[in-house]
Amino acid sequence: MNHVSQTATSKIIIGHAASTLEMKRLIETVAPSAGPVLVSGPTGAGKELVAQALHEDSGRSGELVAVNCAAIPAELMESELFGYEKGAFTGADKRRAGRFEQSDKGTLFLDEIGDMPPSLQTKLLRVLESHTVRRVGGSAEIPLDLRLVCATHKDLREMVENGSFRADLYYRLNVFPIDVPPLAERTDDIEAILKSLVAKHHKRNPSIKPPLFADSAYKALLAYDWPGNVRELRNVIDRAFVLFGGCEVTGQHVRENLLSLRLPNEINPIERDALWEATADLFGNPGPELPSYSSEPPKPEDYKPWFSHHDQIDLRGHLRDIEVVLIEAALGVSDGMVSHAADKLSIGRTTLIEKMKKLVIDKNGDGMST
Ligand SMILES: Nc1ncnc2c1ncn2[C@@H]1O[C@H](COP(=O)(O)OP(=O)(O)OP(=O)(O)O)[C@@H](O)[C@H]1O
Repeated sequence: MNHVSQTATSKIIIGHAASTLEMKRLIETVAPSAGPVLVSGPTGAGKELVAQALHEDSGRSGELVAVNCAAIPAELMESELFGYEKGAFTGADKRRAGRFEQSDKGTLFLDEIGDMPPSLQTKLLRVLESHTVRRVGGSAEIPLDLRLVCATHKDLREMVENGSFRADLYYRLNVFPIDVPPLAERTDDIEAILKSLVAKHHKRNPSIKPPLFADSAYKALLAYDWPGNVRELRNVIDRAFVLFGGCEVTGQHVRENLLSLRLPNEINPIERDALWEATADLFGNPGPELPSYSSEPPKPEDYKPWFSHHDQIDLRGHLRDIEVVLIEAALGVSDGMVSHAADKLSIGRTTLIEKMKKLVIDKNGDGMST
């Protein structure tokens, strides 16, 4: 039996494109080492999965602790990472271990490391050099045995050049660089990832029959450029369960119903990514700049270009898609509290519950996500 197929990496990361196999081999090779790993790649490509695979195959006995540096306000990040002693600041009514200490004997995953403020970059460097951590307000140097994995979708080398990321920290983190290629560069993975995501979705929601992707559907998926990478593919599958559960999905369905949530005029990819991000994450993360919300109704001019890209559009399907993503977004920013989400959508709570039942939406806003 091939030993590679038994690793956690081979189970966690689906796909057999040449670049994916190479990446998996690299993960398996560096996993047992204690050296820092820097995972780079575009948003949604699977960087967090790489961190998981590295941890699982490291043999380390501690936890995998994940911190998203972009999601924690700069002023809270130090106490979150380093912990604090009682009385260190107003509100510090008892001692608390930080994420560094929590990941002792395990792995600390610092996601979006490019968003770490400069003052903390210096402190992180000190931790890496001394293998110790000092809590905020404390004087003891607490010894640490952790494996650091950082991830970024930014070009850290460019940040070093323009002075926004410390060069010495960059070289310290970049001991084992791992690049996660965009999905569009490993289309050989699409079918396998799709099947795995469909199976996971079905396991979570056994009452909904899986959609059946025809050959023409696979062709349409292969032809697409996947700006949101695997996360976007996951959203397509979530939509397919809602719209085509138990039915055949054709290439036309893929193009017109599953991939058609685009900005009206096919414009610059940054704005298109922003739209996908806005509808994909559904956790209230503002992400890149979004088109501003206006209570003004949209104008026909905005949508005319759609008809130059598609012979027909599926009006009901689009309206349902928009309803699904807005409900999930409202639940996401309301921490799953249905009455708050209903207020945000200006509808009654019971109406929202009915819609959630009909559209199979979980109250955490992630019921249809992996
Ligand atoms: N090779 C893969 N096989 C199966 N699922 C995958 C694969 N790659 C990514 N996914 C799934 O795609 C989604 C996005 O992956 P992940 O969160 O790891 O991306 P990321 O690169 O860390 O994104 P971000 O830059 O936004 O943090 C997750 O649901 C993940 O489970």
